[in-house]
Amino acid sequence: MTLLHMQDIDLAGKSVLIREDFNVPLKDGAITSAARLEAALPGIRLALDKGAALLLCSHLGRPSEGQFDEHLSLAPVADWLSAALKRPVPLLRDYLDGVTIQAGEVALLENVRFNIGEKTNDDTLAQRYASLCDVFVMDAFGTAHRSEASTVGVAKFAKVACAGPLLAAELNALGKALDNPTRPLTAIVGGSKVSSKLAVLNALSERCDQLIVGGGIANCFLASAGFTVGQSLYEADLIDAARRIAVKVNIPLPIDVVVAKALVEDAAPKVKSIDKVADDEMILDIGPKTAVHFAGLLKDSGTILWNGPVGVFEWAAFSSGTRTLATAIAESRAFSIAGGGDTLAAIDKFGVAAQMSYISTGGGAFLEFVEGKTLPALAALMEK
Ligand SMILES: Nc1ncnc2c1ncn2[C@@H]1O[C@H](COP(=O)(O)OP(=O)(O)O)[C@@H](O)[C@H]1O
Ligand SMILES: O=C(OP(=O)(O)O)[C@H](O)COP(=O)(O)O
Repeated sequence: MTLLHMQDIDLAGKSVLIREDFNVPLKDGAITSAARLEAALPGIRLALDKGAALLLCSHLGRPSEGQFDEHLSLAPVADWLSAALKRPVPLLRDYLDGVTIQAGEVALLENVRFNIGEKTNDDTLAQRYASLCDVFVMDAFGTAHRSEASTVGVAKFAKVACAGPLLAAELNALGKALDNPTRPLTAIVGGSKVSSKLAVLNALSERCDQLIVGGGIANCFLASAGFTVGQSLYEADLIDAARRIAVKVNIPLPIDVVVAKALVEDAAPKVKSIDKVADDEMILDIGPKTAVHFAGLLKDSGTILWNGPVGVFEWAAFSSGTRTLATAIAESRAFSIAGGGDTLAAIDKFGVAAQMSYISTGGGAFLEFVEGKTLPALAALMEK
């Protein structure tokens, strides 16, 4: 089955809906990393150059279903796009009953996860998205692992559904990079999306030589090894799964951690040996000894795959672990692939983008790609 590409389709005068991944990190309403927006621009410009009447859509964060939440509005993204494209990009809040737009114009649909049925890939909602366009373009590589109405369902009902240039480029680049990687292959998986990431570690553990864990993922492995993790982010029902993965691959656990008593920016940080974490404390970063040890493992790696910060890198007191690892990757001779919404923000923050061999817009999607599964959004395009 072949994949239809947007580049190969005549879009002149057609209404085109592109599913983007505009799920960018925000602080006080401001975008802190525009990497995903920059990556989407070539596809948007191409569609406009081809004469499309263009609608863009995306999710942002994880709002409660069916509820508008102004903190998760795509308004900052519409402003960013207007400036980047040097033309107005209105944000449309009511669009499910139809939108009037002319060739050469572009508009952004408000956060698709405000719609009931988006997360559950509801057919009726997917049909309404499909009826907004002549051509549906999937260009959200970072969300291609989610089966939702705007990623999978819409492709089923759209008259024409195809892959956008970012999706195609990511699949191509990651496929080449992961074909016969230089060993040892080290994966670093951190961050807060514990359940969806832990599910892919099983397969990842079969492909890599060692697995460095941080964030909520590390806490699951620490708990499964019998350490107290107190109030730390982790999922108790995944401890058995973590135990099963730990026997398959070398997972060096943190020997020290930075803890605090609350998840707030000005919480007092304390470095503790891993066996000294108290019931009322939460682990918010790897400790300095662990960071040095992990950095050494990275320097000796042939290939590094990185998704997920190993601590709450947004806050100075808990950013050292992620900074040390980002610097070690940058200084290593390994072929390095890094991806994920917040990982991109960390890469920007620590100024190491130029030293990464390949930066992907996907985090969970990139891990699932490494796992070897066909991503659901891609499967939907191939079934057309
Ligand atoms: N120990 C920790 N406890 C709580 N949150 C953490 C911890 N370590 C990292 N995080 C948070 O994880 C978030 C990123 O997670 P995730 O979305 O899974 O990564 P990515 O977007 O790169 O795939 C960051 O906002 C970071 O603050
Ligand atoms: O940011 C994303 O994934 P990532 O954090 O794995 O990079 C995607 O936009 C998917 O978001 P979701 O994990 O809320 O479905």
